[in-house]
Amino acid sequence: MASGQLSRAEALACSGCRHACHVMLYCDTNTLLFGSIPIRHIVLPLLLPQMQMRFDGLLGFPGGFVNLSEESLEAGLGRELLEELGVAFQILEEDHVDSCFAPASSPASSTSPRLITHFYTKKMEEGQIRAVETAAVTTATDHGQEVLGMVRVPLHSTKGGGGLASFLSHSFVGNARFQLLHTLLRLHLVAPEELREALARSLKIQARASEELRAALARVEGKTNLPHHSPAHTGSAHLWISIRHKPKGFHQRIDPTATPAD
Ligand SMILES: O=c1[nH]cnc2c1ncn2[C@@H]1O[C@H](COP(=O)(O)OP(=O)(O)O)[C@@H](O)[C@H]1O
Repeated sequence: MASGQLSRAEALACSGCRHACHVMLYCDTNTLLFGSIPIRHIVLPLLLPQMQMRFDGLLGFPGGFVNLSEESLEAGLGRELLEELGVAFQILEEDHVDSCFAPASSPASSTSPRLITHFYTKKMEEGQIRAVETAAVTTATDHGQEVLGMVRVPLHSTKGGGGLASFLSHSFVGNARFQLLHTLLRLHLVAPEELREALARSLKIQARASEELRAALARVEGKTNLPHHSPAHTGSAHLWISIRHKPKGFHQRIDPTATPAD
């Protein structure tokens, strides 16, 4: 068993531990991206694989803390999914994949008692996944608060090295990236060689992102020495960010105050 991993029985026997459950929803699809690239599987980690963008800016799967004195792992996960996705799910014990101690870097693991994360996967029909995506932005009580939006995990690779590699280079909560990688392999959604290549590209993407962040920081630090913008412009939002799936972005930055040097 990998380090930190526990059997379900061992995890449940840890009376002093906190427990959190998360699920990856996914389905097969015949849809083609731009009419040519096979999307193959839609994964909802919240996922999606579908995942979700959380309130803290990290990617994670839908789910949350479960109180074992009041509910089972699966009932607690179902309750969290209703809040986050706006859909009542019946999560079964057979959907359980693994349990493990949260890594020290997890938001909740620095505080005692220790946190155990339980991971589940659930295969659905494409129509059901689409209904979840709709409910997540219409009826889910957590939308716009704890959850900022559902995200489909791109499993394809584009010629420029984007797709899965770009997705994996984002920041994930706790061991969510490991859960995603492990599941992609276990369910044969991505071949090991493809995953190895995507991870190698992700490292290069991250190195480029570090350089861009350093340059952005230097620019912002330089600006803090300049006179302030006029009050009419402070606090207004000029930046739209879209997670792109097209070779050319279709959301434009529109800033009426921008000078060519901005
Ligand atoms: O997708 C995930 N995979 C693994 N661990 C996660 C994931 N999302 C959150 N966690 C961990 O579980 C803890 C509780 O999860 P979450 O923040 O979803 O709970 P909540 O919705 O009940 O507030 C988090 O503090 C984090 O350490």
